[in-house]
Amino acid sequence: MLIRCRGAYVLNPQDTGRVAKLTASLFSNLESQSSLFLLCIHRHLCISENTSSSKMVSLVDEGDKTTKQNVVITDAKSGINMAITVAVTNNPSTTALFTTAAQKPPVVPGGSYITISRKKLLQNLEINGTAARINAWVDSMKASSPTHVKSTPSLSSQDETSWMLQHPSALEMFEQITSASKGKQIVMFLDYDGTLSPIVDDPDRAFMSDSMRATVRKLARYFPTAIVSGRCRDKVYSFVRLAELYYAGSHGMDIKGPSKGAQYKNDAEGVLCQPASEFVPMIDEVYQALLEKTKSTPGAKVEHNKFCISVHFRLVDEKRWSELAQQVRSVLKEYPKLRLTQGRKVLEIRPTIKWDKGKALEFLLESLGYANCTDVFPVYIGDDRTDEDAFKVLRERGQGFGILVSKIPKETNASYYLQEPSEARNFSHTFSVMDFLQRLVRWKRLSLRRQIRVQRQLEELKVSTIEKCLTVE
Ligand SMILES: O=P(O)(O)OC[C@H]1O[C@H](O[C@H]2O[C@H](CO)[C@@H](O)[C@H](O)[C@H]2O)[C@H](O)[C@@H](O)[C@@H]1O
Repeated sequence: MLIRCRGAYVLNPQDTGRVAKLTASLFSNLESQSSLFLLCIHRHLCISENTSSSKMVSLVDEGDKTTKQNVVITDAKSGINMAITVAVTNNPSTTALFTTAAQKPPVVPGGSYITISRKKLLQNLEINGTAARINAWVDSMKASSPTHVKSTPSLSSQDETSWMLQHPSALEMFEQITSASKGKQIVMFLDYDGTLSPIVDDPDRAFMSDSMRATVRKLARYFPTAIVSGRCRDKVYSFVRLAELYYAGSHGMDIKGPSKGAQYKNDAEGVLCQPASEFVPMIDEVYQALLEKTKSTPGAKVEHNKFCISVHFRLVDEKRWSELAQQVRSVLKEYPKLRLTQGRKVLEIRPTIKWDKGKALEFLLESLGYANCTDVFPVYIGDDRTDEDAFKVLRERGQGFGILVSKIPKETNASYYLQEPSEARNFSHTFSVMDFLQRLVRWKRLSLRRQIRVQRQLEELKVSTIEKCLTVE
């Protein structure tokens, strides 16, 4: 098995002995500053702050006896994983710990290698905890949401092919997908920003196109459909404007059922789940504090999402991102019951409760009566880090699948990919969410028609058989 390095450390989970040596040599250089990271090997092993390199070797060796699972490096205090790329390679000819080959490790999400940018790791370890954490957030945000697709390090065509083999286009695999759903009820879960609407600079103007709305309306005629968003539920409803859907706002912390057909007389009645209600006063307070604190940073925007808050970086000069992240941190350090996650040029502040889009998906399936059913086929489409919680739930349940919306290969728990919400304006061929949803609607309509035709034929056959019998009598 291969461990190699070219600007990156590659930790090979199959070979923890080597990992021990690699991490020990890394940390021996940086021992005094290694207060930021926890190295965990499949939960069996924790190397915490100030662990000496020799102790690490014995701990990792010990870990080797108990497990041969993934190696993850985490910023334990912020809870945000470092920008990591996951690579799969099995080249038996390359056995050196560090090679100088001008080859980048292939970026293959969902694979079994984790690479940590050496520069990034050193940068983050070289400074004290607080600044390190801020840098980690900023780096992680940049890595997960590149400004321009072209600005991301381009993958070799071999690497891209490898990623696509693991995560084929949902449109190209359409027939396989529908045949897997045979005899099961498809339930649709759709993220909003970057999935149904294109990413734009101003979050208040992230409108959904009329054709996308019409498509989602048709979709909901055939399948129970939910919108699952980081936004405040009312805000996402004001964009989508379809009363027949389920809405899970604030990253799933505010769930409401369909209101069409006067099913619910008033707003409160339709609410199905609000597990973070007790945090509302705290969120209001933090929102005010963040508004005040960030007003000196041009372009910064703070969005109140009822049970959580978003701090937007998109219109802030990248040189000032650390400053803005520092402002967020300085407010947040007074609130240990709140945590930070990050999305596309956004830091999201939310309660520490164990609730996310994955839990919302499970809650909705239960509400729909599919808690322990094997005949349900949930499909979740999303573009952001927070959608990974839902993709993971589907993988763990072994039901349905996740579709990642992304133009570039990314680490993901989704099974398939689509490129963007709608067809690109230049009419270049893309795999869009809208195409996929429209195809699903057409397929369902055709199969229902076929079913009706067969039923009619059977009924006609029954009638003519009865008539024949009557004639004979
Ligand atoms: O779960 P989602 O529906 O995807 O919500 C995640 C965040 O989406 C919004 O921000 C993102 O879209 C904006 C509009 O295109 C864009 O300007 C921003 O940079 C993106 O991060 C929303 O404004 C946030 O509150 C959500 O947390």
